[in-house]
Amino acid sequence: SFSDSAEPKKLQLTLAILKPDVASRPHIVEDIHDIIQENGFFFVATKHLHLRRADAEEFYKEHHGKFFHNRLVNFMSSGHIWAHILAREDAIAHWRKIMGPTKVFRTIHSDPHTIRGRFGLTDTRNVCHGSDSPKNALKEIAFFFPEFNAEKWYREDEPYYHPENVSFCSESLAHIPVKSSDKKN
Ligand SMILES: Nc1nc2c(ncn2[C@@H]2O[C@H](COP(=O)(O)OP(=O)(O)OP(=O)(O)O)[C@@H](O)[C@H]2O)c(=O)[nH]1
Ligand SMILES: Nc1ncnc2c1ncn2[C@@H]1O[C@H](COP(=O)(O)OP(=O)(O)O)[C@@H](O)[C@H]1O
Ligand SMILES: [Mg+2]
Repeated sequence: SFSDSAEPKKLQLTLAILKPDVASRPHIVEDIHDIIQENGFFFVATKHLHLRRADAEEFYKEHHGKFFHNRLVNFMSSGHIWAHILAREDAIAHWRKIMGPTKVFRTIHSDPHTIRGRFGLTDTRNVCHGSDSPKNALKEIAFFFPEFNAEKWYREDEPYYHPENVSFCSESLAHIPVKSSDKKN
C-alpha cells in the first residue's frame, strides 16, 4: 500500500563561495557563517584556498567575453576564498535570496539587508557566489570538491542531517551527522 505520509523533502546541495574581498576580513567571514547557520543551512564541506588564475578562468568560463570577465578572473585569483558545500531544503534559491542581487552598486540601495547589500564593495567585489541551478551546483561542487560523492552523500548521510543529529565542528567548519551506530549509549 502506498504510504500517504508526505515524504520529508530531500535536502538540496549548493556551492557557496566567499570571495577575496571578505575572505581577508575574518570578522565578516564569521558574520556570514553565522547568517548561513541562522538560515538553516548545514555545512557539508568547507575548503579555504587560493585559486590560480587559470582555475578562476575555468570556473567562470561561462562569462568569457563579457566586459567584466577580466576583472572578475583577476579578482577571484587575487586572494584566498572559502568554498562551502551547503545543504538545505531549496538550498540553491535560498542562498541566492540571502546573498542578494549581483550588482552591489544597485543592491546597496535596493536590498540593503542582504549579504551583498551589507558587505559588498563594488559589482566585482560582491562578497559571494552561489550556484544558479541544480546542474551547475553539481558541476561547481565537483570543481572544488572532486573527492565528494553526491550520490553516496544522499544515500548514506542526507537522512541524518537534522539539527538534533549533527554536531558542528568549527575546526573543519562542517556539520557531522551522528549516525545511530556510532551514537554513544
Ligand atoms: N557596460 C560597462 N559597464 C562597466 C564597464 N566597466 C565597469 N562597468 C560598470 O561600472 C561599475 C563598476 O564596475 P566594478 O568593476 O564592479 O567596480 P570598480 O569600481 O571597477 O571596482 P573593482 O571592484 O576594483 O572592479 C559596475 O556597475 C560595472 O557594471 C564597461 O566597460 N562596460
Ligand atoms: N556588471 C558587472 N560588473 C562587474 N562584475 C560583474 C558584473 N556582472 C557580473 N559580475 C561578476 O561576475 C560574477 C558572476 O556573474 P553572475 O553569474 O551574473 O552573478 P552571480 O554571481 O550573482 O550569479 C558576479 O558575481 C560578479 O562578480
Ligand atoms: Mg552566477
